[in-house]
Amino acid sequence: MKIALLGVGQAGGKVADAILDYEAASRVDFVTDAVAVNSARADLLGLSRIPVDRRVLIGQSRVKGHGCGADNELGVTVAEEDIDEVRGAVDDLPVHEVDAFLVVAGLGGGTGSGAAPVIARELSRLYTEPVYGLGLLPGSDEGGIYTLNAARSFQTFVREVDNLLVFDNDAWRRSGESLRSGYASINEEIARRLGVLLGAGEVSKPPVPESVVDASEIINTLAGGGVTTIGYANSRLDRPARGLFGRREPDPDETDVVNRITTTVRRATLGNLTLPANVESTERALVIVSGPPRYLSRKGVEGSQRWLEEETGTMEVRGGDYPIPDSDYVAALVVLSGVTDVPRIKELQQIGAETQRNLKERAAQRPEALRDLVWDGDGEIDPLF
Ligand SMILES: Nc1nc2c(ncn2[C@@H]2O[C@H](COP(=O)(O)OP(=O)(O)OP(=O)(O)O)[C@@H](O)[C@H]2O)c(=O)[nH]1
Repeated sequence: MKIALLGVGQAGGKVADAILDYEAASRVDFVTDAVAVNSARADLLGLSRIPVDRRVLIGQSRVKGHGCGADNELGVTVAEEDIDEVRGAVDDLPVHEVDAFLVVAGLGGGTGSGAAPVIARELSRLYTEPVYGLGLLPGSDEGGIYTLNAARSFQTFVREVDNLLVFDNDAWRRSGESLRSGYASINEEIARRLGVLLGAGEVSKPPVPESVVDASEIINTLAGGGVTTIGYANSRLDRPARGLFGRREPDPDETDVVNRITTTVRRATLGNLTLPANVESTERALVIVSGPPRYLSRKGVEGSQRWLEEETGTMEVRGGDYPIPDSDYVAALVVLSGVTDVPRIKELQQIGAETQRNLKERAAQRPEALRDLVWDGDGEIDPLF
């Protein structure tokens, strides 16, 4: 599936860069073009893969290139005011080659959190291709404002995109490690998962997949909107060293091949999801199994689809394979789309509402600050727009 990638804010730009790194290493083209949008000049300069002429600085007249300082209403304002600049960069993209847009942002800060939903709304207005979001949730130790930002942005972003893929930074922090020091490995993990998903149908050289995951399979899985979480697991193969003269790798036992696939799919589904969710609340699913062709099997993929149907309670489970001849792994990617039972989102909304209440109480002592607050008085969090 070919995408146009838009990284918004600092985290959005860095994750977009990581996806481009993955694409370059995998030698499969799935990003047609990439654009970075930010209100902080230094963050745009810090990017490595996104071409310089595709980096758009917004909000210069208001924040002078210094970012939105975790104020996501300001993020909305600067994106709305400078939407022509963003539109100009997207107009230059070969949109006729694109199957979908992907807008990536950290939802806890100011620029990405506020601007990403504005940009998604504009893309949906202008183009017929689906617009997907990839939202990164803040760590629980980043404070109430980040949580409130994320809760508000989440509500708006999910409404403005055709589907919101979510990655919870909090669930991915390694124990004893600060979130900040873990960003590089977290970004690689996000890139790997998206790379397998988007690259699977773009294999143009032999060996071609037995069962291709083309763009329409992905689009149909994500159709209907809501929130998507992605699972991934791999299993290392004990393959003989390559390059040994005249030695052909023996064919593996078929039962072992099928068992390895079904076990890996189970681990992908029940292990580390990008956003922990109750699997039974899934509406549609997609499973992709990658690895060297002789370790792939239609029977294995179909068996895994049946298992996923039982586990999720939905009959809409698609599947396919992604041959990677040089790989030393069999890997499984499981896309769970339309999940509704997500404890982290509930928690985000509760903490966000509490933070909003505290801000209101404090602002009541300083009436002039009230106008900056969105507060409907019933404890609910308002969307950003
Ligand atoms: N996964 C991941 N999350 C990040 C990264 N950098 C920042 N974040 C998260 O993103 C949120 C902050 O968003 P940023 O993208 O830094 O902020 P911004 O959108 O540029 O907004 P302002 O700086 O306020 O203008 C926090 O919750 C961080 O934990 C990163 O490289 N990877």
